[in-house]
Amino acid sequence: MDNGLYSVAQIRAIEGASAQATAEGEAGEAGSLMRRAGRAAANLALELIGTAREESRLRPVLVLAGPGNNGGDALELAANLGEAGVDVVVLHLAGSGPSSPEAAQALARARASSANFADVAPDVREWAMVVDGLFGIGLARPLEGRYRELVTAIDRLRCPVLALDVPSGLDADTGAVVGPGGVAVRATHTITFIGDKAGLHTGEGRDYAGVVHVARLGLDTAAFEPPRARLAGPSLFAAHLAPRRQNSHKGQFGDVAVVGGAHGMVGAAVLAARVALHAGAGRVFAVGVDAEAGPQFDPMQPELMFRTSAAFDTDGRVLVLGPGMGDSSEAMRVLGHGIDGASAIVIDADGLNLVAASTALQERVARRQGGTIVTPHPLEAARLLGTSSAEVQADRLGSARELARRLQAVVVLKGSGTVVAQPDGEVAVNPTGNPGLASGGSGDVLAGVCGALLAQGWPAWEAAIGAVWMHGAAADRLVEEGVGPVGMTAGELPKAVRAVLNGLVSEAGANRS
Ligand SMILES: NC(=O)C1=CN([C@@H]2O[C@H](COP(=O)(O)OP(=O)(O)OC[C@H]3O[C@@H](n4cnc5c(N)ncnc54)[C@H](O)[C@@H]3O)[C@@H](O)[C@H]2O)[C@@H](O)CC1
Ligand SMILES: [K+]
Repeated sequence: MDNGLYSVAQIRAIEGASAQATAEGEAGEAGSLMRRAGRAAANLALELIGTAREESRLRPVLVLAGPGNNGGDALELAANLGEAGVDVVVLHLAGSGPSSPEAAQALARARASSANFADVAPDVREWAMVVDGLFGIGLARPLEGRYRELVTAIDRLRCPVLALDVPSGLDADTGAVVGPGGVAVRATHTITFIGDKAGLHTGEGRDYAGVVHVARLGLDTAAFEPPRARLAGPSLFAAHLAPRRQNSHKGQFGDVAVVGGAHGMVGAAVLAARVALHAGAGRVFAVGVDAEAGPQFDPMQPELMFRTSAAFDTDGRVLVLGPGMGDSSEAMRVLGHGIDGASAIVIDADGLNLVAASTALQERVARRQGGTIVTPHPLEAARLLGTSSAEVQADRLGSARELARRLQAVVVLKGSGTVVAQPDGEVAVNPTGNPGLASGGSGDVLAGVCGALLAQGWPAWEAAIGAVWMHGAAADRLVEEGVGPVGMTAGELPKAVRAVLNGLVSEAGANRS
C-alpha cells in the first residue's frame, strides 16, 4: 500500500512525466488524467449519495467549477453524473485567462450533457451533495469576493460536501487555510488525485478534508522518487510488535524513570509513569525533583516506585524528562545529566522549555549518541525554534523537520495530525486521535508511551511513531465506547493504550504464524 504523502511539486512532476509518456504513445489507462479524475470522483459521488437517504437521489447535486483544471475535473464529474441520470446544477466560474485544452474539452462535455448551467446557485434548500471543484493544488492566494461568498454559503448547508483534490482554500502541502484571513471549503469527503497529500492530514487539514479517498488515476507512483512524508500506521513499526516469549522476565522490558513532579505538578509525572507500565515497561519509577513534594506511593498503581532525584541513579534507564519538572536548579541538573548520559531519553514539557532557554543544552542534545525523542506542542516548538506558534502551524512539516535537524533528534510536533520528523527530513503524519486528547495530561501520557517503547528496545523513530499512533488510537477507541471526546480524561488513556498495543501484538503474532 502506498502511504506516501506527496508534495504539490512532486504531483506536478508526476503529472508532467505522465503527459510526456502519453505524448510518446505509451499505453496507459484510457483518457486524459482529467477524464479519469472526473470519472473517479463521479463514482465516489454516486456511492455517497446512494448511501444517503433514498429520496436524496431525487435532489440535485450542485457542482462548483473554478477557473483552472480543478474546475475541469468538476466539469468532467458533472458530465458523468448527468449521464448517470443525476439532476446536476453547475455553477461555472470561468477565469479571465484561457483554460487548458483538457478543461475546455471538459466544459464542452458538460455543456453537451444533461447538466444545467446556472449563473447563481439556485436557492435549493436541500442539495443531495455539493461538489467543490473551485481550486485544487493551483491555489495561489486567499479566497476573496464571489469565491469567499460561495465557501461561506456552503458552510451553512447540511449535506455531504465532496472536495475534488483539495478543499478549496486549503494549502495541500501545509494543511493551513491560505490567508491572511482566508476561508476554505469544509468538506465531508475529499477525493485526492494521483497521491495523498500531507495538507489533508495535519493542521487544519483534518477539519476541512473530512474522509480522504485517494484516486491514483492509473499512475504507478512507485516509478517516481519516493516522497519524504508518509501517513503513519502500524506498518511503520510492525517489526517491533513481537509477541512476548513465555520465558520472559521484567528485566527484558527495560526501566523507565519519569523525572518530574515538582511542587503542584506531581500528577503529570504519575500519569506518564502509569501509562509506561500499561505500555509494557518492565519497571517504572516516578522521580520527583522536589524532595518536599509528592506522594511516596500511588494507591491506584502500587507497582510504581517513587524516588527523589537527588538520591536516584538515572544511568541505564530510559528517562522521560519533563512532565511537571519545573525549572529549579535540581530540574536543570537532572536534565543535563540525562542529556549527557547514554540512555535513550524523551524530553517533554518543562524539559523542552529549559532546553529552549539554553543554546548550550541544545548543542548537548544534538551531540547525544542514545535515542532522543522530543515532544513539543506548537508553542514549545516555537520557543525551541525562536519563532511564533503561528509560524510553526503555518508549516508543521517544515517546522518539525527543521527542529529535528537542529536537535539531531526525533521530533514529535503535537496537534491535529501530529508530525513525527527525523533529522534527515523523513516525516510521518499521524492520522489517529480526536479532540478528546486536547486536555491536560494527554501530553504526559504520550511521553510515557514513548518512554515505555524505548525501554523495550524500539529505536527512537519507530517508538515515536508507534506511541503517537497508539495514543491516538486509544483515544479513538474511548470515543467508540462513549467516553468522550468531550470530557475524556488523560487518566482514562493508559488502559486503552494497553488494549490497542495488545491488539497490534496479537495481530502481528497471527500474521507470523
Ligand atoms: N496534477 C495533475 O496531474 C492533475 C490535476 N488535476 C486537477 O488540476 C488541479 C490543478 O489545476 P490548476 O493548476 O489549473 O490549478 P487550480 O485549478 O487549482 O487553480 C488554478 C487557477 O486558479 C487561479 N487562482 C489561484 N488562486 C486563486 C484565488 N485565490 N482566487 C482566484 N483565482 C485563483 C490561478 O490563477 C489559476 O487560473 C488539481 O488540483 C486537480 O484537481 C486533475 O485534472 C488530474 C490530474
Ligand atoms: K477543490
